[in-house]
Amino acid sequence: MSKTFKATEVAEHKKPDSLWIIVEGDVYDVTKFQNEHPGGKKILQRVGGKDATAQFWKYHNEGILKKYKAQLQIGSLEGKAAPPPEPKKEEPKKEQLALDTYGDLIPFGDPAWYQGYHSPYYNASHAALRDEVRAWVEEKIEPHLNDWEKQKFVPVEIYKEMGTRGYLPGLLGVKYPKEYTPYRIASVPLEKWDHFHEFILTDELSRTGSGGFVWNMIGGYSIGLPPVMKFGRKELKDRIVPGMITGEKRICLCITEPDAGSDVANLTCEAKKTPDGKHYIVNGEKKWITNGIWSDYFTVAVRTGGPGMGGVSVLLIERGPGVSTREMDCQGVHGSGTTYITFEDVKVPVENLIGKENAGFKVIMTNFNHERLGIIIQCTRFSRVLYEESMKYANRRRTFGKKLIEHPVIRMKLAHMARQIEATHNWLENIVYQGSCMSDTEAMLKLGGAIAGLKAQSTITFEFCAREAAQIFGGIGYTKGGVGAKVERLYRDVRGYAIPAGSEEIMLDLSIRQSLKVHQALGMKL
Ligand code: HEM
Repeated sequence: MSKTFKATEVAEHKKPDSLWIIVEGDVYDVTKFQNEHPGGKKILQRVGGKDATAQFWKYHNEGILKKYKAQLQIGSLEGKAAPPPEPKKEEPKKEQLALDTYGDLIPFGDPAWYQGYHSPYYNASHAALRDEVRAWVEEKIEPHLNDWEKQKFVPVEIYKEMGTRGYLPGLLGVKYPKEYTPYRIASVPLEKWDHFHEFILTDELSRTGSGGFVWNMIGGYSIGLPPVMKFGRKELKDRIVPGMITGEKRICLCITEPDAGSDVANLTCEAKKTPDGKHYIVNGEKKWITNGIWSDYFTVAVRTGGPGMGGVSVLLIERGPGVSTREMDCQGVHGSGTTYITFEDVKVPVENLIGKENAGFKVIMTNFNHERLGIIIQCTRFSRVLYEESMKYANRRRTFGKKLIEHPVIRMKLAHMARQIEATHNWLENIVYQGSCMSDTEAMLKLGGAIAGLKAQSTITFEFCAREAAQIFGGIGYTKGGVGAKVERLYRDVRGYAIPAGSEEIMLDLSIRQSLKVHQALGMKL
């Protein structure tokens, strides 16, 4: 925006028939917009011709300014400080990177390594990916989230961009499968791709503070495709993986049934082999399946044998005759496409078996660790978003003649949020590091208990932060849209995280049972 105005020039446009305002040194012509302004036209007229920056931030978040800038900004105020030139960046050495600062620098508002603290885990390629994803999210996604939440949808072009930006292949908990996609991630050489890149990608997507958005992007894909990648036949992978990895086709994971959730061993969806041994005939129902409604492929846990886990297999089912999907209306994670699915006499070639027949347990359990880690990353960032929003609001809002942050009771809430977020994040980094040093099987056995405990820790922290943020925001956090939009939305998303992939109760119990088994094998002395 090249046009510049003097403050005195802007001041002349203070009447309804020509109404300009200044926000952050930029000049906006709100003459036409005043009639559609959700806050009313009079409130805009009262600040006509003036600097309304302080009033603006009282009622809006950054997304709103970004969304309307192109439409309403007509120039900038003369003498508006130009943004400081980007500091000349030398290729950072690993030790230097820890001292670089990034983001808004609200204490605990980002992971410690963003804020000038040392870390053994990250290098320059991690920082580059963080910058790339954050810029994309802030520009293309943040401004539209409230609308998408309302419409319970995310445009399919955004998902496709996850493919063309090369992000989808990096979300599978495996080495970057470059053979299946022509697209590349701009900021990271693929041979350097590791578990921490996947962590950062999920973490930065979660900064949207929208479970619905994150699950739309990765909720089906990052749990439905890994079993195929790890245990599927090569011919099957060569046929179906390229379409999914580029974002053209979609997949979901179907474990839960109307009558079997955390109790996976009792699932009843059955797959019977045809007498010629060439197909399975699948009959059964699956419920609460993320992304099911628009999926082309379904990674399905089915009963091929007797009762219990020993009779369970995993099949890749393709959308076709006998597969029906119906979208469910749930409390939160809007836009994630939670679905009820029926399989009625669906004919599936035996080549679509994932892993061995009746050995689905290993496939499902290996996958659970990856799924739970994804949930932990999301919940930890959501908790940070709630904390960050609360900290910003507490420094703006005044009650009883003081800013909220000046009330000890508010600082206490923020402190309890921060200590839980940091504890969860540090444990998470340790587990991701362990996973990057172990084989899949070793990680499944050794880390399963800790990951289960950490999943519970992350959802309990998320629930705590959602409650405390809602209390700090008061009525504004109870209202959709506006300054409290993220708080209101995340509050409704909490159960969508605390229940699936193993409820808190099951997770806590498993964390001890599984860890005892592992430590017995390690030589534990009781
Ligand atoms: C570039 C200028 C502005 C734009 C594009 C704009 C846009 C909006 C939008 C989109 C909303 C609805 C928020 C939501 O539901 O998420 C809103 C609400 C509101 N705006 Fe503005 N606004 C502008 C300037 C201002 C100014 C200068 C003031 C105050 C002097 C103001 C006061 C309000 C109020 C009081 C609300 C209602 C907040 C609530 O529901 O709690 N707006 N505005």
